[in-house]
Amino acid sequence: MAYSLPRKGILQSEALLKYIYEKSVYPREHEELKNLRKATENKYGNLSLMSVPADEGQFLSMLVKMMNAKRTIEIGVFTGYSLLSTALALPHDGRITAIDIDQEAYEFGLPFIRKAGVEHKINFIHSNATSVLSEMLNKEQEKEEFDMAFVDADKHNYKNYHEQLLKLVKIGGIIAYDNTLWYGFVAQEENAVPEPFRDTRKCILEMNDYLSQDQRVEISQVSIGDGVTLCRRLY
Ligand SMILES: C[S@@+](CC[C@H](N)C(=O)[O-])C[C@H]1O[C@@H](n2cnc3c(N)ncnc32)[C@H](O)[C@@H]1O
Repeated sequence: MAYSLPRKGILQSEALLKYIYEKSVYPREHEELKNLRKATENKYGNLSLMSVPADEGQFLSMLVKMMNAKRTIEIGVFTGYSLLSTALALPHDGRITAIDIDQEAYEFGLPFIRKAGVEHKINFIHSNATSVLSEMLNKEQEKEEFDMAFVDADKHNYKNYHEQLLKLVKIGGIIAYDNTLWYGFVAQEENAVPEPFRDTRKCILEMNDYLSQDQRVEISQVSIGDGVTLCRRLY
């Protein structure tokens, strides 16, 4: 089936999205975030759509600051747009553990992180996130505790990440899941969805059902970018 690549920011018209970017996002975007965004677009073409869009980066940054977060974890780094947004927002002694199976993409973004002066806040782990989280959970002593987690990786593992992160993020902390609107396909019938997007749509639908029933967290599904669901751990 022929289809045009969907865009993020599904609830806004093109014109409104352009207005938001031009009025309140691009003028305030950190220089190295801008450079990273453009370099990622040049190198990765359509794949650069994997990066969180700039308004979402701005939102994550605000969230980190409002929470006074000091220790955060990110699953799914790619070239590091969300990582750099978070690292810039953390205080000088803040730390972010960043996990990705793709070392090359992280290294592509690293010069921008260095230039922004925040490399010291980042602990990049080149590995499968499920195993890294399992190892963290197996540590009896010195178990890590995070104020916030941002998950933007393999969608079929979101439920597993949720169970693991609920034990690693402190009570009152936030776990944020990206792509929970999946380009708007969550609200469409399966046969109207281009074939390559169907499997992931199913995972996201299951995750959204799961979260809507999960009494351990309160949730807010924010229609920014491709949809971000914030889960605040209650107990
Ligand atoms: C959508 S991209 C992340 C985009 C990133 N947040 C940004 O703003 O640029 C998803 C990333 O998840 C990584 N990934 C997929 N499965 C993974 C896994 N099991 N463990 C760790 N990383 C994984 C991919 O390598 C990819 O870089």
